[in-house]
Amino acid sequence: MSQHAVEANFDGLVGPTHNYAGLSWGNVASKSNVRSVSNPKEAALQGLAKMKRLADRGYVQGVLPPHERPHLPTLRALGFAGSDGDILKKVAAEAPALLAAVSSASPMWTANAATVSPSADTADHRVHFTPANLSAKFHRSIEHEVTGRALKAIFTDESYFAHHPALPSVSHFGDEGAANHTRLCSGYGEPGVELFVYGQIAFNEDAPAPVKYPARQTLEASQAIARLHGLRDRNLVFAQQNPAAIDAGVFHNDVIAVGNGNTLFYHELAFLDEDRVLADVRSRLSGAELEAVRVSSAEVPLEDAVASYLFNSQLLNTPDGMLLAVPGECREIPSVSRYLDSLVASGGPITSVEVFDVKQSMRNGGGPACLRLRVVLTDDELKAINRGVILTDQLYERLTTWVEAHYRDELSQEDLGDPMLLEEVRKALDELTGILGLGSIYDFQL
Ligand SMILES: NCCC[C@H](NC(=O)CCC(=O)O)C(=O)O
Repeated sequence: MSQHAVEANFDGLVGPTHNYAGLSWGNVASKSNVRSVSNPKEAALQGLAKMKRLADRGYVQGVLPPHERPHLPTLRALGFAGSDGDILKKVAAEAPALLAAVSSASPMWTANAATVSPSADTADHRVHFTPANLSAKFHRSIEHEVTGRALKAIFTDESYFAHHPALPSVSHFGDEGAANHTRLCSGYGEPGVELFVYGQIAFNEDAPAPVKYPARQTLEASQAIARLHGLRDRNLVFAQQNPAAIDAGVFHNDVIAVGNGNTLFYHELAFLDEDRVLADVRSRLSGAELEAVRVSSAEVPLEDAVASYLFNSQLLNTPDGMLLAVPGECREIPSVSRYLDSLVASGGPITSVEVFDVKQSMRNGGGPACLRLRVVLTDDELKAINRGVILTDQLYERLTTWVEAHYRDELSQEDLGDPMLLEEVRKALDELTGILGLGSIYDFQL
């Protein structure tokens, strides 16, 4: 028995320490903007403006909070001791790379926060959440604990929501969350096909794998999540990402493909075995025909797809088709801009394109799709969540005022050891959990 359901988007609010530290080998933008001066205030306001525009269009829009950074508990676990001020001074002098890693505002990219399976797909008919261990990058591997707390503070009712801990934090179970997970369905409330895309098989050294950049997601991790979430074979497809795409800078599948409803929008170099992926999805999708919108290299070369983040767009239902919410960079690259015009004119499922400016995040390799976690919720489930995080006009105003009050408009690597910054962050976050009605989720609050 299916129920009416909607897709809610939970965007990561950009944290006050947003900076460019070049932490992500394999992510071209992160490496090429290393040590530029960031503007955390602008970054947060750009994110909020995106959320507001989508909320104004009637989409259910939620907010996930930033994390405490620099993360002193991690530094203490690594042997730094003394007062917070002593530790910051010492780590800034002795291990600036470590300071940068524990200062990243990377939790903003909530497509990596967790994998979420809607209740229509799971064996116990609850919505299942598994925070991603993000074990491929140290600065991201410290996210999952607080992410889990935030998700539990929002999706509280255990009769509707099931929360799993992150998978073991080792490369064999490297998991990057929803960025490597797309759900196709005839309607959000109907059982869907969950497409898990992995970069590498950990326990088979002979299997194809990228040679230059790391594969961050393993098949074994994807399979473990499918088991934990109680997904059955008829809801499930595992597909290997094309290793050549990873080596060209496609560090997550959501840099080269996005799905919504019955539509999969992807580049021809996205998958290792494109025909099998499409056949597997087609044979499992019920109640609708798969619409495969395939972009060829002749139309958009792979490097233009990576530079523009064409596929890191949000694909959203509209009353008369689907909207592709693209980053501004897509209109700056001629092949991509031309392609977008032809896409809308083609009479296919994607009927409109809108541009969103998220440049501050883009310079670290995060487009519109990286900034949101999709959670399909039935009407009853939506009623059961902690409503304090749903973006209304009032919440938008409050958060904008909060950002204006607490965020700096310039941050360089040298600023990360400033003890004032830590104080500003904690003050801001303490106020934020009050605004969002989350209770205590940060280590400094516990
Ligand atoms: N889904 C988009 C994730 C982008 C993220 N970038 C970063 O962490 C870069 C941070 C820095 O370099 O300062 C990553 O690669 O995981």
